[in-house]
Amino acid sequence: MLHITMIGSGAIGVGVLELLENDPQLCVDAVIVPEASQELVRQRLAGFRKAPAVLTALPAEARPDLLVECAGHRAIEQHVLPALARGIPCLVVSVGALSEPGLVERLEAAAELGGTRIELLPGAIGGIDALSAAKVGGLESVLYTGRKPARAWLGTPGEQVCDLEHLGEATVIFEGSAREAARLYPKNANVAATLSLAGLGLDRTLVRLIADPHSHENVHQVEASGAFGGFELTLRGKPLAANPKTSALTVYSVVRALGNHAHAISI
Ligand SMILES: NC(=O)C1=CN([C@@H]2O[C@H](COP(=O)(O)OP(=O)(O)OC[C@H]3O[C@@H](n4cnc5c(N)ncnc54)[C@H](OP(=O)(O)O)[C@@H]3O)[C@@H](O)[C@H]2O)C=CC1
Ligand SMILES: O=C([O-])CC(=O)C(=O)O
Repeated sequence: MLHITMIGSGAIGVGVLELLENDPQLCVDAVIVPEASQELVRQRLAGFRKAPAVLTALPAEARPDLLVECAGHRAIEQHVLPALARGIPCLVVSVGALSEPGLVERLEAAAELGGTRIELLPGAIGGIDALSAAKVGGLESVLYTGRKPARAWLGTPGEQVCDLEHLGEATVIFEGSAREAARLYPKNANVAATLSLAGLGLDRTLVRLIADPHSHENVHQVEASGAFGGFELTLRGKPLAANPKTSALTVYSVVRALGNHAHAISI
């Protein structure tokens, strides 16, 4: 049985807990959330058969087998860095945070200090294995196109490009490097950052973001070419009801990764 501590208990966290309820090999003993939402989360999780403890930080004596982050960018600084330095293996879903200059190096240093590893999860996107393998032979180009329902871009600089509430047709709201996409659209930067880290890096990975009033899905497209040949991927992700900015595949990606740590065969 693997003992897991989870950071965050929002759309992804609760989705993961629901799927792990009856898993005999994986047990989430505790969730870490901000103090202000501790009581609400306790109530939210009270109905679970294996309700985890709700904490605001990892206790000094705690030694979970795995720490899985499903929270947000600040949680990496607050909880993941210190846990790595203490030797606790970490799985991270807020990969967009790693576009902040210097954070990758700090995570590497903390993991080396603790003699452990950090695993970046594919989340809402697929094909990361192929892209990262293709990089070994040499990549020439990677273009990522992210298409979401127009309203999913409310609260982003997309609001200055077009009237998202009354959009008649699909509109490109951003074109540029993954680095610039992460700066301007930090809450939608996970897929672009993951593709960049696996492939050509933040400056050479090209990103196009589209607001589509006719779409009810988060559509991720990747076109890559290099010495290996080429691939085109279209992933039509169903949004989570609890947070339409997040694709359901992200929850399954976390469950898959945790299962791979517990089961005899990993795939
Ligand atoms: N890699 C990928 O493909 C994807 C990654 N993501 C990323 O996953 C993360 C979670 O997404 P989602 O579940 O939809 O988000 P939600 O907003 O639904 O949930 C986030 C949860 O994390 C908690 N939280 C926020 N900051 C901290 C912190 N510093 N320490 C502890 N807990 C914290 C929140 O608490 P409170 O309510 O109090 O703020 C809440 O419980 C986001 O960073 C998102 O960008 C999302 C989709 C795809
Ligand atoms: O589709 C998703 O779940 C999230 C997404 O686009 C991103 O964060 O890059």
